[in-house]
Amino acid sequence: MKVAVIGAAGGIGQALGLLLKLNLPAGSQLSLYDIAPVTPGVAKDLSHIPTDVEVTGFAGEDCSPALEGADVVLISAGVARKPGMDRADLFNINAGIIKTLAGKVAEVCPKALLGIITNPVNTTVPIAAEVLKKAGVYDPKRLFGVTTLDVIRAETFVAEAKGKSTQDVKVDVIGGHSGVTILPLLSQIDGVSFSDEEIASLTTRIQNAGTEVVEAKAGGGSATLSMGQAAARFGLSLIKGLQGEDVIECAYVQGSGDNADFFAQPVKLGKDGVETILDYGSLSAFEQKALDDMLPTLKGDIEKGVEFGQAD
Ligand SMILES: NC(=O)C1=CN([C@@H]2O[C@H](COP(=O)(O)OP(=O)(O)OC[C@H]3O[C@@H](n4cnc5c(N)ncnc54)[C@H](O)[C@@H]3O)[C@@H](O)[C@H]2O)C=CC1
Ligand SMILES: O=C([O-])CC(=O)C(=O)O
Repeated sequence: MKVAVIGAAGGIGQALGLLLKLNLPAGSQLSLYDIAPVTPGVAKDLSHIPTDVEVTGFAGEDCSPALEGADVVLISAGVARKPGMDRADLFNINAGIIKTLAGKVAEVCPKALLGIITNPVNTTVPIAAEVLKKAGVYDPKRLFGVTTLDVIRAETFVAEAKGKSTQDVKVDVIGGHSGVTILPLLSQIDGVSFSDEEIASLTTRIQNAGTEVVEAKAGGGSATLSMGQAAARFGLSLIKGLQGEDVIECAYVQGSGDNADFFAQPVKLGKDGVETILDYGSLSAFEQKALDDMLPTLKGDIEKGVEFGQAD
């Protein structure tokens, strides 16, 4: 299996590269690309860790050599938030970066599973879809917005609040990846109950957890280490699916369109990427209202991406 990380010299990219070097199956190849000239050095550094994963690094204007033969491509290239910004403020720079990189994926490794980390995810994923469509290679089963960080945060915060081991708490998070579009399904967690106040405050904390990190880093960026872990978990799940294992993750995918054209929910992964988009079960009245309320925002984010992706 070959995994390409694009944006590999950044905060997320370096953490993700390390975790993949440590955890990819023996015999895998890890290919790192970033415009930053340090990237071959990041690869060299990782290559001294004794695991059976071969690491190569590429810098410069063209990511093609890094993408050749890739089974999975994870993109975290772009700019991150500073205090006072929301994710939509990243659109002006990141939309163009994703458009270019998705074009390269379409050209060099059109069959790869493509996971997009770069914000605003609600919008960058539809941009990539339009670029892949224009190139005639779009397969909705192979394109993912990575929302795993919302899941691991929800699991961590619920475990803390309820005095449980994080290993015993599983939470699905649906919708999108910004503010009110992040909807953790707390009503469905086995073996825990919450007061209405707890539901409201935990939901708000999970929705604002990215901002919590941005503010604590005080201008030094956004979540990188937790996101590195989240992206590694998701990337390794994609690989397990490709290898024929049954694995379920929440991800932002194009599905039935019942809620919105792109929507995060649990998906079963397999040899072709998404095997089945799973039903997210019944919602509490609180969750149903939150879902109804978020949809105009989510649909607006998607529309912006479709328009940008379609424009010449
Ligand atoms: N999906 C999610 O849950 C999360 C998404 N993010 C997003 O991930 C992105 C990256 O965040 P960080 O790694 O913290 O930022 P960073 O600034 O540390 O790293 C970004 C890297 O992208 C590189 N880059 C910029 N343009 C490029 C291009 N055209 N081709 C290749 N590489 C390019 C830069 O050289 C830099 O090394 C941001 O957009 C951030 O908002 C961050 C946290 C969570
Ligand atoms: O908040 C940000 O800008 C980065 C991000 O997406 C997150 O941490 O969830």
